[in-house]
Amino acid sequence: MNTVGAAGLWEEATAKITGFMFTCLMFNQIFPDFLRHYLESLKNKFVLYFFPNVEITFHEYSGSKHKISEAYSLIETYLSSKSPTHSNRIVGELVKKRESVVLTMDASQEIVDVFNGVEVKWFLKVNLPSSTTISWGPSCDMDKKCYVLSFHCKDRKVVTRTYLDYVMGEGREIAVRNRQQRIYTNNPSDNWWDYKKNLWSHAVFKHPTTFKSLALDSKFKEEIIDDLATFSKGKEYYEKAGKAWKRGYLLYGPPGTGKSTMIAAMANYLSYDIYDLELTAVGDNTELRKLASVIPSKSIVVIEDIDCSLDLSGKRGKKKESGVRDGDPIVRKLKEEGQGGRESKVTLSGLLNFMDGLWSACAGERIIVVTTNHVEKLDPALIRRGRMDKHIELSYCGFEAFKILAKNFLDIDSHDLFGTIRELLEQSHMSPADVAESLMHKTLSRDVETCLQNLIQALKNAKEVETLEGEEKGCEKDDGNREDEEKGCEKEGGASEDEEKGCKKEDGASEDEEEGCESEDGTSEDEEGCEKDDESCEGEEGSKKEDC
Ligand SMILES: Nc1ncnc2c1ncn2[C@@H]1O[C@H](COP(=O)(O)OP(=O)(O)OP(=O)(O)O)[C@@H](O)[C@H]1O
Ligand SMILES: [Mg+2]
Repeated sequence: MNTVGAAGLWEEATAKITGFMFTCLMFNQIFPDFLRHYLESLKNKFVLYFFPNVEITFHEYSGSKHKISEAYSLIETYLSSKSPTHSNRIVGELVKKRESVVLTMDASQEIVDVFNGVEVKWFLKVNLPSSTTISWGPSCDMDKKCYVLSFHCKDRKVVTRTYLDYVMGEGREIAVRNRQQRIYTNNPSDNWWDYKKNLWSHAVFKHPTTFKSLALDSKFKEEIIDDLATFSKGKEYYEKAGKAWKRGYLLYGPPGTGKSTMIAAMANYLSYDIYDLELTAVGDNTELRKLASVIPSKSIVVIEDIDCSLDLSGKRGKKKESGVRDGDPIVRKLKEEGQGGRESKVTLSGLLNFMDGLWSACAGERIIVVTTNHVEKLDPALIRRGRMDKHIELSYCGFEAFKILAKNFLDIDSHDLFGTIRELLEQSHMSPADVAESLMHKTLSRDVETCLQNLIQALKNAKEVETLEGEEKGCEKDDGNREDEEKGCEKEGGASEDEEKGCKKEDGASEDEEEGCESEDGTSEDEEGCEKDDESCEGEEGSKKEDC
């Protein structure tokens, strides 16, 4: 009986399965494709009607098991800016640069975000081993973490086409802002193998200077800030114009006028890293190219005191016998002591390519800043627009710059002595560095009056020295005064050798040419009495060397 019953059940089941398969076959054959698709979409609509939410999952690890997915970390960074106000479980994290705690969502918590009127929900899912988990939230296949983005199906277009791009972009911006800034310097290539191919070594960059504390004329400051902002937001513009996304700044002026300080302010304003290129440590042009190729975007490449680094005033590709200027007393001393190290074979042409050649465009959003005390010594090719797009002259302290320093150091906006200081500043030349030094509190009593009196005294001294110097030369300080030039006077900040020789400092001085004076290079030949240096006369067209 039992055997008969079991056989009957088996037969019945077989008949049902066969019937179902037959129906499916008939369905596929009878209903044409378009009808089947229609029914399929009807089914989807039916499902969406009752379950209208769409979910997108971003796994922590996708592809490589060792590298966190970029999308995941950008979402994480983006969500760190959205405080999970309604959550009862929040994770606190110390962000180094901000030195404050940032609150983010904990596992299984939700953050609601609104974008252009569209509401979306973010959910952090952490998968525990499946045996111990009862999951009521959205599912996440991997045994790691994932973010699940949930939104209404009607907003699919907005979310997938605009919102996700926005999240990634914001994530990047926040990451840059939160990142600890670094300052890099190039390792001598002898050590490259030792540094495991680390061409650059770095330290944390923490400089307090901002454009606010920089003592500069406010209009001038605004202009520079504007220029930097336009550059940093100019990705599309540069692409459209077919130009590599980089910009060169030439900062020039007497010592202590704030060139290095401005670089710090620029880096802080843009949150870029600084790559301080020490040219004398670079062996040759190939090494220079290698160094250029690894500098990432969002960086400021700095070449300080470029006129002192190498002999870059000569003809492209040609150098004087020594790669390093003999006029540099430190280099000369090192050479004497046999510590001058290997000679750099970097040429002007190599440097021009570093700044402006194809290798310079390896990564976009790059700024190059060159500083010098003697702009007139540089080869015109080095500072032409396109290479050095913006030339910024930093000069002696004016009254407006003084007021900023007074605010920085003494926290005052006005004082009875300001009038006297204004007059003295107009009559003498003092760098902001010297003014700052006079204004600094030297005692714990922090007496404002004493500091201002210190400055007044320093300004009087400077004025006196300048007057004495003027009298000694028997000439007036007035710029461009031909009589003075003939008497052998030079404009302020000039080389003393030239003064002694009676050589005129600026371009195209025909008298000098006749006298055989060479351009003020600070080289020993100059000192020996206006010897004409043939090689230096081979300079590029328009180069000062041609004027000798
Ligand atoms: N414009 C400025 N605003 C605020 N501080 C300044 C300014 N210029 C100079 N200083 C102060 O003077 C000091 C020297 O300035 P900085 O090193 O920037 O001068 P520099 O132009 O780079 O000089 P050098 O040509 O000798 O390299 C800095 O510590 C800074 O505090
Ligand atoms: Mg400097």
